[in-house]
Amino acid sequence: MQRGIPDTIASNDVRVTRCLAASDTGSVEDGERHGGVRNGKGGSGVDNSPVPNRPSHHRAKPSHQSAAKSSKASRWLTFVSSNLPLLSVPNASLSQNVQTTMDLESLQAAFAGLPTPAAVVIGLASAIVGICFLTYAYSTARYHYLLAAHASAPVKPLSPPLIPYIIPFLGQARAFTYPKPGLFWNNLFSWFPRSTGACTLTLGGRTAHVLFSPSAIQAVFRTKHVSRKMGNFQVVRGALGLSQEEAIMLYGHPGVRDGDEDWPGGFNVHHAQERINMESLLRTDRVSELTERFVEVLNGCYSRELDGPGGVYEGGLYKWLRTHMFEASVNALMGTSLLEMTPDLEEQFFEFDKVMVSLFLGLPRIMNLKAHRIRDRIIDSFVRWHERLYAEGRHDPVDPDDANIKWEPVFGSRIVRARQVLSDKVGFSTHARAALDMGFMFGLASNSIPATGWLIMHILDPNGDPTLLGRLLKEVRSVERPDGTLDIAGLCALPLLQSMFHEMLRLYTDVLVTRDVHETLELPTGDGRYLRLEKNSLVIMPSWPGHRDSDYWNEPPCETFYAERFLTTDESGKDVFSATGSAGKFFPFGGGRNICPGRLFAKQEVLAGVAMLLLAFDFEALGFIGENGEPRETFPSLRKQFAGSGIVNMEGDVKVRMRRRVR
Ligand code: HEM
Repeated sequence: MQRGIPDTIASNDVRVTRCLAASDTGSVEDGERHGGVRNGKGGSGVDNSPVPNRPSHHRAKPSHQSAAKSSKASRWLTFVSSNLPLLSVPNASLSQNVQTTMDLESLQAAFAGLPTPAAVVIGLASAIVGICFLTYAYSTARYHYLLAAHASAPVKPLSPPLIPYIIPFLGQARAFTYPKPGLFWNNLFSWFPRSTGACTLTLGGRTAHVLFSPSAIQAVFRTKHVSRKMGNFQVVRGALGLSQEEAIMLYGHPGVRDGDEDWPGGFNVHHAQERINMESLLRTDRVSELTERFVEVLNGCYSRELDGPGGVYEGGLYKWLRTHMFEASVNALMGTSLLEMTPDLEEQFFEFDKVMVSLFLGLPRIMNLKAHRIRDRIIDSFVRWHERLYAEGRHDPVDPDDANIKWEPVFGSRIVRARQVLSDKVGFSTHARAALDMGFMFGLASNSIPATGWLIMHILDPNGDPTLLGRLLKEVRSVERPDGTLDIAGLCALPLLQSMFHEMLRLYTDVLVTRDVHETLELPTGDGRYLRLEKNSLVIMPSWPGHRDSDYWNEPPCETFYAERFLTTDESGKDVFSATGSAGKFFPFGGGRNICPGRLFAKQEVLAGVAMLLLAFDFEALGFIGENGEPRETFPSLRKQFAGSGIVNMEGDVKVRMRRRVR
């Protein structure tokens, strides 16, 4: 709590904490570097050790630098050799000799009796085991030290405890990237005291603070000293495959803080893109335009499938719905030309959806070949689309602000047309345009479609509340106009439907909201303590721990889908929707300045998709099925996915027989 503390004290404090932060990396190399400097300065260490029979040329110290080097090498070899007996090296006295003399030559002589490759392998293995042991010992000691500090009602803001780890650099990366939603958090909280409000992870060389404290999360969403620049940069580089140069054209140099960039001509491309998002996705009239088109196309899909004689569908409901939702949302936002030129776009997209997060993690191509191939395939489809539009002279977008043209077939909605105009202005290559269009499609389709699927699954769940469908239909019919269309604003305000939408988002959202910290932050934990996040650090706010906090969402237990969870009654006894009190515990769309700009459209799209389905069809649930249509006993489960994949996809489906509803 630096507030009110004189500058000098505050800056002293910063210095002390900075030292701590420097060792945050847990790097063994750091410790060695300091040791090396001490040895060099004091002239002690290798050269001053009382070694008998040392060859005379070793006594002459050529320079501090080489002394330090030889000291480092000797210490490494000592470390390696000290582990040799553990690995059954034949001559046990050998390693002892090496330890006492710290002499490179005698070490070489000692190793001379061993087959060289074996010695090298054993030496390396021992070094690795030793380094891992030291890393674990150091990070464990540091963890307990900070945990004790947190427990002792500190007056000073503290860094989150660093979770112990074994393998330097890698840290918790392996466990964190295990593809099972929620597993990492469940394991962590089985031993880590969540009351701390935060922890620090080491993820493949990067240190990331993780916040669970709702107060701290809200504080991050409120502050202006954070941005999502690095996260965005990594998405376009890692997941979308943009070149470094074009990623810089879009987001600026990765090392330069968001807002400080010296953009050519003063034109900040990223901020221009944010303005387009706000103009097109947050203005009520513009969102209504998108929903209108979406509803029209979806209605068309439903009629095409099930109108006419014998119009009965029997099969997996989500499979069926996914195809139509994909067509309707891509058509509404991106026009029809892309869908016409790429008939298997849906299949390509959902293949990409499965591997997108693994690409985001930035593994080299050779280690993630399949994912790269899947991405290349869909990007090629987008490239071909752009090339064909160029070849046919149709590539100039219709003015996004044209009062009369809300939608047109080539680029679709105003937002996608405005994005094309921006790409022209910046001069992006065809590949970059393709990658960015694909990124937009990902935002559009990867969350809303599974969200609609989960909602409809719970409504039709044969083992669920048998009164639910009837109550919901009654509600939805109250916003149906005489011509059969829906009043979308009214739909989005229905209490039970809203409560179910939020409950679905609570249970199935798995997002990692990330921010770069641009100024040192002191965040309240809500119990009188403050957490300190250093300038230039990375902070992650995972939705899973808050959305499934059993202390908060406890009636009924947090794993249960409870349609009425977000319902309360007003003074007149009427049901009303309420999410009061859930701030910082429930944030499916992120928060603050970078909150999802598509959230209004997403809600309209999901609720309209569900309502239209319920009004148009009669369903007979025939039981659950697996991925290949085989019967299964249980409700669809969470598909294996990396943490942070957004709305989790479902594994399994419900088999239905559906036909047009007769009224
Ligand atoms: C249930 C559906 C959806 C969920 C759960 C969701 C969730 C999110 C989240 C968590 C973020 C990051 C926010 C942050 O960092 O604070 C985000 C960003 C974004 N979303 Fe959504 N989203 C959904 C639907 C949509 C739709 C339908 C669109 C497009 C029409 C969309 C467009 C975007 C875009 C463009 C961004 C990036 C904004 C930026 O770079 O600043 N999203 N979304």
